[in-house]
Amino acid sequence: MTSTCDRPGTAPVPLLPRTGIGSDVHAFADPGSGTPLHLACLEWPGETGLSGHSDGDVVAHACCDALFSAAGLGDLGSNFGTAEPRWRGASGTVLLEEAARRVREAGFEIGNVAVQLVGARPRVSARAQEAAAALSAAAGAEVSFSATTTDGLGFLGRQEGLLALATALVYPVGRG
Ligand SMILES: Nc1ccn([C@@H]2O[C@H](COP(=O)(O)O)[C@@H](O)[C@H]2O)c(=O)n1
Ligand SMILES: C[C@@]1(CO)OP(=O)(O)OP(=O)(O)OC[C@H]1O
Repeated sequence: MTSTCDRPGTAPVPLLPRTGIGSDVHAFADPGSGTPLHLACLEWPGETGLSGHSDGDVVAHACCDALFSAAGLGDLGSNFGTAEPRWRGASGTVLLEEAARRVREAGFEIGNVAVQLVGARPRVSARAQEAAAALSAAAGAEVSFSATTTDGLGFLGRQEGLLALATALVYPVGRG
């Protein structure tokens, strides 16, 4: 994998930053199951949780996906396979910390990540800054967090689950 645009007969251009994209969807668990909701590396008391092999944190997962995409390291599933017991119940914080570590281990630094939650509940605006801070702490880089709804349309409007979309910017770290 190269990050330069070397053309024959020309001087190599500086190593370029790279962008990535990620997304994740999880269905809500049965409201009677008592599954807690973990979202954006935070707990949301009194809200219905998301089902999944891990804690189902779609916001953290989308950030991981975007980071792996930017660094050319595959995606969430290829890095944190559901066949691996160590990821069962894993928190979004643990997965995002590990994703950021793998990106850095691959020779990149993280510029920033932007993630948007799409869904009607929970209402997150009152905790948006707290969420951004928790995500940023896990990534060790700036993560911006926003939210929107689908105006009642589709599976998200029917509150069957939640979607998160993310982009990431990474840049190669020069060696020596
Ligand atoms: N789960 C959500 C979704 C949205 N918000 C806030 O509501 C604002 C309006 O949402 P739209 O669907 O009209 O984009 C949005 O800007 C968010 O601040 C929220 O708190 N929780
Ligand atoms: C996160 C992993 C691993 O626990 O499982 P899930 O919690 O089901 O989440 P998903 O978005 O399906 O990504 C696959 C796996 O990497």
